[in-house]
Amino acid sequence: MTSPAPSPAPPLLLPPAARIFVAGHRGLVGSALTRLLTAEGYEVLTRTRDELDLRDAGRTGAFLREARPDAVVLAAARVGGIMANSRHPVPFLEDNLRIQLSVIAGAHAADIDRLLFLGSSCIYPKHATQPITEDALLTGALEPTNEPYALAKIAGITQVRGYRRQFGRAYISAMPTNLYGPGDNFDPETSHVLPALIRRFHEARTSGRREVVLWGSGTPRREFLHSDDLARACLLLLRRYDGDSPVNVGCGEDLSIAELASLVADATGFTGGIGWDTGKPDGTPRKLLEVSRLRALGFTPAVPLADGIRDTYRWWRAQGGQDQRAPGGERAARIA
Ligand SMILES: NC(=O)C1=CN([C@@H]2O[C@H](COP(=O)(O)OP(=O)(O)OC[C@H]3O[C@@H](n4cnc5c(N)ncnc54)[C@H](OP(=O)(O)O)[C@@H]3O)[C@@H](O)[C@H]2O)C=CC1
Ligand SMILES: C[C@H]1O[C@H](OP(=O)(O)OP(=O)(O)OC[C@H]2O[C@@H](n3cnc4c(=O)[nH]c(N)nc43)[C@H](O)[C@@H]2O)[C@@H](O)[C@@H](O)C1=O
Repeated sequence: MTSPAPSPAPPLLLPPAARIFVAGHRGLVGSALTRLLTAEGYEVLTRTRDELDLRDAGRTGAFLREARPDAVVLAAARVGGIMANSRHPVPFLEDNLRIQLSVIAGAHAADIDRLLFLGSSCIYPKHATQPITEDALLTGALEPTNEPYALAKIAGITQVRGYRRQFGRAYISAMPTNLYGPGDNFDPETSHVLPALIRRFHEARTSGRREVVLWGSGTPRREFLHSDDLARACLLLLRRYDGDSPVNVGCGEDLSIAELASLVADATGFTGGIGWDTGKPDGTPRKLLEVSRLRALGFTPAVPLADGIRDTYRWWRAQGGQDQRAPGGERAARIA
């Protein structure tokens, strides 16, 4: 008796050796994606912000028409932690809307048929049922600290769906959980919690301080995914996914900020006490993503959190322990 032939692998939606424009290639996500795509044999096209401000729809459209990549990954955005979002609602709304309009509409006008848009888990309602499924979108009120950013991202999802429905474009959206890794923003005021804690604990240890004061109550729960895992998920989606719904990208596990603080303290060698400034916002109480859709495509995260924190800490120290992407605080100033 002959055994049944194995079912053929589904066709790839991204041709081998495709030319891919990674918008935001110097950022946390864009740099991880650029490393992976290059290693996988793709040709990666890039433009720095100084070469091409993506808020400029005319210049962005002209670039896309001339370069005509096979695919676009939109990893450029105004991104920041809870404090940057709360203090600067206007650029978090307007820059992101403008970048999305330029890049997504520009890709369609240039007849580019494949695009991946990156949203964020903060698009879901503040009190969504956990873990959060993709269909929780637009079912409740948003977390006020990041409502402008979340609304811009929701507009991006709607724009992507619009090009699918009206023009048949193979444009898709991914919703990553909180990310971290080499290339992150370590500015204490504008960064996300994980790089902020690395820096706070490192500086306390090296200056001999016995206490570090962190923001909020320490009780909110967050899920963290290493940027290299996110890059692998993005490539999988580009190769295999062509659906109308956004796809959640996470590791499926979360922890409290107080638990995260213990892990970061261990990784940095800080042995003092931790205080909590409850005058600072907690943000959303929990945002654990439901990731069965991504797992069904074959994704499993590879970087355990404790290893990823150590790896990120090592990277940051090797860079000199500052926010390296824009010496002199230029990058932090741009975020704020
Ligand atoms: N970090 C996180 O925890 C999460 C991120 N995401 C999403 O992932 C994507 C990437 O985020 P991340 O890598 O963390 O962000 P970063 O801030 O690390 O990188 C953003 C990139 O976008 C570029 N950029 C911003 N504005 C412009 C502009 N006007 N013109 C040209 N380039 C611009 C920046 O350029 P420059 O280097 O010059 O500043 C930078 O390279 C975003 O869409 C974000 O919403 C989603 C969930 C969580
Ligand atoms: C990715 C995601 O990122 C943001 O949402 P957030 O998850 O709330 O962001 P965060 O990483 O800044 O904080 C997580 C938690 O950690 C606590 N916390 C303690 N101490 C520090 C600290 O020193 N810095 C920071 N930033 N937070 C601290 C902080 O109070 C909060 O309870 C949005 O931009 C949103 O738009 C978005 O998409």
